[in-house]
Amino acid sequence: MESLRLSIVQPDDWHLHLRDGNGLASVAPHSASVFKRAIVMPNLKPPITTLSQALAYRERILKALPPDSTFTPLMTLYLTDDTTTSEIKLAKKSGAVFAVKLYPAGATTNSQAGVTDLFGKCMPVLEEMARSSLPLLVHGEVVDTSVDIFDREKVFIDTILSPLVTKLPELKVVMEHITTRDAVEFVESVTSGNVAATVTPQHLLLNRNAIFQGGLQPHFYCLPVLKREHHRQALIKAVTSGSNKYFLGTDSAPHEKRAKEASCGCAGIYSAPVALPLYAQVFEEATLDMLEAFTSLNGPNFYGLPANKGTVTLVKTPWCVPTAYSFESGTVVPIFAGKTIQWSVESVINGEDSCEKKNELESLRV
Ligand SMILES: NC(=O)N[C@@H](CC(=O)O)C(=O)O
Ligand SMILES: [Zn+2]
Ligand SMILES: [Zn+2]
Repeated sequence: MESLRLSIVQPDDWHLHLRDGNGLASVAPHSASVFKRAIVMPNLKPPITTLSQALAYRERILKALPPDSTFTPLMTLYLTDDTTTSEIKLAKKSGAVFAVKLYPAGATTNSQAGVTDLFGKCMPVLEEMARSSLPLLVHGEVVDTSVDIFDREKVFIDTILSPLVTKLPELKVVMEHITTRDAVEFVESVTSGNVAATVTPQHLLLNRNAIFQGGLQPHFYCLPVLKREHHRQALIKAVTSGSNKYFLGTDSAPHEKRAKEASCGCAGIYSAPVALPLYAQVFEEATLDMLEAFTSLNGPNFYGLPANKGTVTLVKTPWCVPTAYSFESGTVVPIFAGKTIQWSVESVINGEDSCEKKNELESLRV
């Protein structure tokens, strides 16, 4: 019998951690072999808080790619209490920075330098972002340790996000890696079209039982932490509904194996090499017809960018996920390591030749 095949416009990853140094060189090719563009997260040590840091990081990413790659990193700035409106203006003018990321201080990996008081410290910057149409990307969890970890997204919506959208409705906001029905309801409730959300493969495929199934599973630990089954069902319904407010953001977040399998393990799931097949699996159970809008059309539409010209073909052919990939001075374990998954990427046809890409880069340098 012929395998089930599906060709879609080449996708982008609207939430990706590429890290830096030799870690960058090992993970970047995994994303670049499937995705055309990615919104690159700025939570390095030290964080990417200025345009000049973002441009230097962009150069390091381009150097880490295979020579024939046409992958385009879309850079972001890390918002702090001290970010200035002039930095925002410069970033927008550069054409290389596509968003600004809000990490509430202490919420997740490398967020120590994040924002301590959004309304008290950041309003002029947020107003400038609204004026220059630069989206705010949010890690939507409160950091108050007295709030139950499973409620931190909902409390963030109630105390920060909802008031922010009321104060500044013109600001474009992406709620990153949403995990709850509450987040879906919030995104649906905003009618301006200025609020959207990314959804990861793990939050669509797993509920919180996965973290404890047969023993503690560090490779299923990320932030926001996996939630109850009814929240997962709400996410599936949202992404397969045909709404243009949801798009692909893997949150692929590599940490060395020994940093995950430790007495105090890091948060973050590495999914870049398997993400697209995993999304196909989720959509197949509902409707594959809605996959392309989620993976390839809604994101560019929200960011005001053209859809890609290339095509990716997925095929329903099972393959076994490698147990590890080399990373930094050790290895990184991907989600579903050693397990067989049902879909694979058969081919990628790039819609652009490398000459076109070269010109684009040269024009960005001047
Ligand atoms: N998602 C995670 O659990 N970790 C991310 C940070 C983030 O996206 O919150 C990381 O950088 O490791
Ligand atoms: Zn996050
Ligand atoms: Zn992330």
